[in-house]
Amino acid sequence: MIDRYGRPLEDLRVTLTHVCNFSCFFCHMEGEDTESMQGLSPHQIGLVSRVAVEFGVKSVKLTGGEPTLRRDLPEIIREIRTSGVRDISMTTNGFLLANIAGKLKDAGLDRINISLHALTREKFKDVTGVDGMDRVIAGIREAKNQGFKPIKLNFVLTKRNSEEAKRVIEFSEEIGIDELHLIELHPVGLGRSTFSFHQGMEELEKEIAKIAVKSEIREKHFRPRYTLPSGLVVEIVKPYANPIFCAGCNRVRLTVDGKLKTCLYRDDKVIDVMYALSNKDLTLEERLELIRHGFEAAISIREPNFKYMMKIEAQQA
Ligand SMILES: Nc1nc2c(ncn2[C@@H]2O[C@H](COP(=O)(O)OP(=O)(O)OP(=O)(O)O)[C@@H](O)[C@H]2O)c(=O)[nH]1
Ligand code: SF4
Ligand code: SF4
Repeated sequence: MIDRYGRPLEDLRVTLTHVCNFSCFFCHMEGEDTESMQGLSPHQIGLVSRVAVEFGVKSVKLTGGEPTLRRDLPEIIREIRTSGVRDISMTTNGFLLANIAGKLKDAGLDRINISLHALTREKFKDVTGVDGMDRVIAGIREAKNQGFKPIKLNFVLTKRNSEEAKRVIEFSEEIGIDELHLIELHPVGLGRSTFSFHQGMEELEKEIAKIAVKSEIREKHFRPRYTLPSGLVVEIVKPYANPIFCAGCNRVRLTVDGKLKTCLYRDDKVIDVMYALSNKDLTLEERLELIRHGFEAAISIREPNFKYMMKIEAQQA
């Protein structure tokens, strides 16, 4: 279903928990209020996915906090699978992945995005607060062994880790990663107070474009993508103050406390469906009908957050 700006709804981004075993200095916390930590049950998530599919959603992205901290993650994936979603993916810090990648594959997870913001131990710890680089690398390797495809790595570029970007590109090429996303820092969540570490992507993108054998624009968010001679695809993710990115936005978020949040940046563009998910007196059909109303309302209030070009200025921390 299309919103007032002609943007289809195709993707549901589900926050499974606000808890995380890392403490990255820029964490945007999916733009949510972190007071509510307890996530929705697999059944509740399955109900929302079922209705989402009716409205045109084809893919579900599982996020957090850290989604692998949910013990019932395989059950959540199975519930979503039965709702008819075609593509189920998860964004993770990778710390626990080596132990559970196989179980997630068996449950029906299609693909994984793993964050890797540094490839020197000290810098990794500086960014994430955890001395966990080796475990994350083991997680990436295990995801590959289990046959997840594509495997994407996420690298958030900041003034604190910019010298790590080339290492992460080389590493991705060496171990045969499909895609590397270079992401800019957002002034959302912790990123608001650490936005002084914002680093422009222009220089790096120019260097990448120079050696690329192919360049294209992805439909989702109109993100630029470059194929390097090694076959690695590097995608540039610059959502802040970028009306082109917002024009290609095809998603709604489901928050930990049962709200349909129509934009990462907006707390005023939210529809609460918790009543439909939690009231025990409702029949299944009544629940589904209320969630349908929720989606209709969410689509009617969806709008691009950035509509005009803005100059990015790093704020003082
Ligand atoms: N503002 C904004 N930023 C986004 C959005 N989607 C992704 N991002 C940024 O990109 C980061 C990484 O996104 P991922 O969770 O890996 O997923 P993705 O890149 O959207 O999805 P796929 O490439 O389809 O797997 C997020 O943490 C955000 O910083 C969006 O809709 N709006
Ligand atoms: S950015 Fe991701 S890994 Fe880092 S603290 Fe936030 S949720 Fe955890
Ligand atoms: S409207 Fe723009 S800022 Fe909001 S979620 Fe979509 S892409 Fe992100």
